[in-house]
Amino acid sequence: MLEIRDLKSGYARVPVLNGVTLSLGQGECLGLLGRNGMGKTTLLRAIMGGLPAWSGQVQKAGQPLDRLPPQARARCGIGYVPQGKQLFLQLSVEENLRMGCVKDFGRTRAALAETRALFPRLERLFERQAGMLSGGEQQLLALARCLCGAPDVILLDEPTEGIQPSICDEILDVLHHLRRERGLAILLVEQDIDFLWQICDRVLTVNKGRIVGGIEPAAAGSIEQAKTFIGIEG
Ligand SMILES: Nc1ncnc2c1ncn2[C@@H]1O[C@H](COP(=O)(O)OP(=O)(O)OP(=O)(O)O)[C@@H](O)[C@H]1O
Repeated sequence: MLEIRDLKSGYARVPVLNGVTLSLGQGECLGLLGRNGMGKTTLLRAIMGGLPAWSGQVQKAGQPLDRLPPQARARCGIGYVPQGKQLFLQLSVEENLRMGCVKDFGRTRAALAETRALFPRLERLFERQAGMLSGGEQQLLALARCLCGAPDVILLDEPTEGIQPSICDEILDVLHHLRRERGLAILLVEQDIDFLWQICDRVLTVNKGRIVGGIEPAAAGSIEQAKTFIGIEG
């Protein structure tokens, strides 16, 4: 579904990604775990095309995306929910969702109906200005807006940051549902190990812009291994 080979990138002349290789299959959820500043957000930006790759390849279903700008990558079925959400805070919830349909406005009605079904908490907030939502509601909206583009791969950057457990559970429910029903593939950057362990098939460890290992959440002792890796006492 998504293949990244030896991807290198950075800011100005400072290297951040030092050759990342990974693959994500249909319906798979792959976690990326690492300490602050190790390049996880940079990797998602480079996959999405918001940051130019210096070398390496990004392919989706065998198609090279390297020369495509972010909007074209979105049209190829990649959705991105950046850290900080990047909502239009002056616009209503519904208007934000409509913006998420920009790839195909003909889908708007169906996408809004889907959002109502998947995110009951947002349904009663459709008329509200996005800037007036709580942080957790904004996170749900950011995810819902991304899904309005009908992606088959999504890149999620720290969806649980600063939000309450009940909303984390709602996000998990939606992600599980979409994997099961639509084969959605998910690349998830997250510091919350419990959250990662509830959804990921595999977790890759990231250090200094490289994938340095992998942890199987189903394996005995894996949580302790993860905590040791990011420097939390087990
Ligand atoms: N816009 C930018 N300009 C210059 N350097 C940047 C920029 N964004 C990030 N960096 C640097 O790139 C490195 C990797 O940052 P990145 O945000 O990818 O890390 P991260 O693993 O996602 O960390 P965090 O968990 O803190 O978000 C850091 O040293 C950071 O300071």
